[in-house]
Amino acid sequence: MGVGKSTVGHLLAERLGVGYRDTDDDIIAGTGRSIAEIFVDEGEPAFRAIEKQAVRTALAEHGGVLALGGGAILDADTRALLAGQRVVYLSMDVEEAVKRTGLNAARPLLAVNPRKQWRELMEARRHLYEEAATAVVATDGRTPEEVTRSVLDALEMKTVSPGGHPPDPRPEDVVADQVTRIQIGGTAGTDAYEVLVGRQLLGELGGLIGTAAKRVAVVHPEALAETGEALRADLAGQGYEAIAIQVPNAEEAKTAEVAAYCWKALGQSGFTRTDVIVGVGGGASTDLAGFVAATWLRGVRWIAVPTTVLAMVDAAVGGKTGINTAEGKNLVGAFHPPAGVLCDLAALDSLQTNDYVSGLAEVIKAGFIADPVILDLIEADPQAARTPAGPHTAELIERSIRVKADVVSSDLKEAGRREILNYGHTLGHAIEKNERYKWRHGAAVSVGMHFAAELGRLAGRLDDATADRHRAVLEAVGLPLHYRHDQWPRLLENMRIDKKSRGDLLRFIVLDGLAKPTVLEGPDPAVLLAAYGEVAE
Ligand SMILES: NC(=O)c1ccc[n+]([C@@H]2O[C@H](COP(=O)([O-])OP(=O)(O)OC[C@H]3O[C@@H](n4cnc5c(N)ncnc54)[C@H](O)[C@@H]3O)[C@@H](O)[C@H]2O)c1
Ligand SMILES: O=C(O)C(=O)C[C@@H](O)[C@H](O)[C@H](O)COP(=O)(O)O
Repeated sequence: MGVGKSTVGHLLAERLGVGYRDTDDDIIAGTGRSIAEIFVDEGEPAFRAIEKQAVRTALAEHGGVLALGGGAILDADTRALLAGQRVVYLSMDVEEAVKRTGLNAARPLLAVNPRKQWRELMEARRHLYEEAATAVVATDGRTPEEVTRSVLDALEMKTVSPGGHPPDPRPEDVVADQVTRIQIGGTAGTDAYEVLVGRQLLGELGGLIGTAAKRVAVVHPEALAETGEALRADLAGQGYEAIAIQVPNAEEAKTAEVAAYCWKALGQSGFTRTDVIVGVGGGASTDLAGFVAATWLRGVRWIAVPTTVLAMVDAAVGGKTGINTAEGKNLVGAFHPPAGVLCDLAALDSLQTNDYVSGLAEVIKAGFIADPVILDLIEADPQAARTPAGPHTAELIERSIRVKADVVSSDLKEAGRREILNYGHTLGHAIEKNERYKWRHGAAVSVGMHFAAELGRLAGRLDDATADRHRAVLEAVGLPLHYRHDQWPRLLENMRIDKKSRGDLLRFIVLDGLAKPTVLEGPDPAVLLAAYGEVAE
């Protein structure tokens, strides 16, 4: 556990030109549950039985590198299955192991008192690992690259680029040169930072973290457990004391309880003011990670690694961080800009379509409030815009980031202009709260933009063509336009605590025309109701 087997396994597979597979991933895909859930719900013996079957299937189907869970070796049948295979035991010193895994709730066997538990586990398992292993390779204090080389040497295996020459560049390496850098801030006393958009950007992380940091905490959602672990292992290989803090997926991460869990992890690892948090994931994860960074020791540096469209174009950019409370969305938070943002477009490939499309709501928002070329690009082929493989993905993301960068650089703390970024959010947040945060943020904002367009039209501000364009473009990419007709009183109540409200005065962002956002203060309640009538279903 935590030895870096997935990082080393991937490297090994790459060097050998074969595939990589992990039985833990197979179990998660096959059961639809996390390993921790199976442990908690059914206990270890039931999990081992599932695991044994997964190992058997994988060995029958797969001819490359296979990673096994740390406890697989405990099962005699599984050990028998490994006989005749080339088995590598990646070993690790106990102190190092505790540093790497002790605070990670995803590892079900190490939830409490990790040092003691680790010793006990190792006492029970070490001889089994050694008996099964064709080669034993120590990992302590070594980079994944070094470990991989030792594994290849130990197994005397040839890599795909014999003769010591570096492998031919893969297509991704060539694309890696095409990195767009967008600067934010640097005005009105704020620090400047860059948003990088491209591929294979994680090599930039070490430079952003810098040499003053001793410890790094990688905050990641459950869905990105492997990515979080790979990052952590990579940073550990660079000499940082790196821990991974796994948090729940989506809005469940944006709670005071999860923030407190992160503070505890930082406290237990001795995290100081020079240390750095890396927030990896969608907007919920980066909002939480940024908030934890803003509040720990009254503010430590953080770096955002957004992995959804929405987080790349909006959440991870601009320094708004926060969590929800029972009373409403993002009600507790801080303005705390990151030291840098790395938007690796490759991350988008694993997103579910709904999550990808949800992010388009904020892209479309940027189009309506500031950059209509965004709308033209989407309207040209809305189906293509729904996938990361679309021809304009990078351009749509970059244009949206530039809109946000321009606004927040002039008004970090939302004294005025920044409010335009809230277009569609007043009703959107009210819907999210009404749905107990089970709706995707982008879906709620889509309904909210439809409402804002109708409000603008009914208030005599917005022309019919631009108002109608909202419905057309949002619908074309598959975003929702409507919400329950009987919920207006509750939504109105929810909107009263919106951050744009002043006393009892409701305030909305509407358009005076395409790319002409403005504030509508205290609209006539009858106009509000009529606008909702257009949205209600
Ligand atoms: N701070 C801001 O300025 C700002 C701006 C816009 C939105 N937000 C916030 O962002 C949040 C919404 O963000 P979101 O739409 O990214 O949703 P999300 O963070 O909830 O992510 C959606 C789901 O995708 C998973 N995921 C993330 N990356 C993945 C990947 N590459 N592959 C597979 N799964 C992945 C997540 O774990 C989650 O389950 C909301 O809380 C919203 O309030 C903040
Ligand atoms: O960055 C901003 O400012 C925004 O308003 C961007 C919004 O898209 C985002 O959802 C933000 O979190 C909403 O902020 P809030 O202050 O209304 O919570």
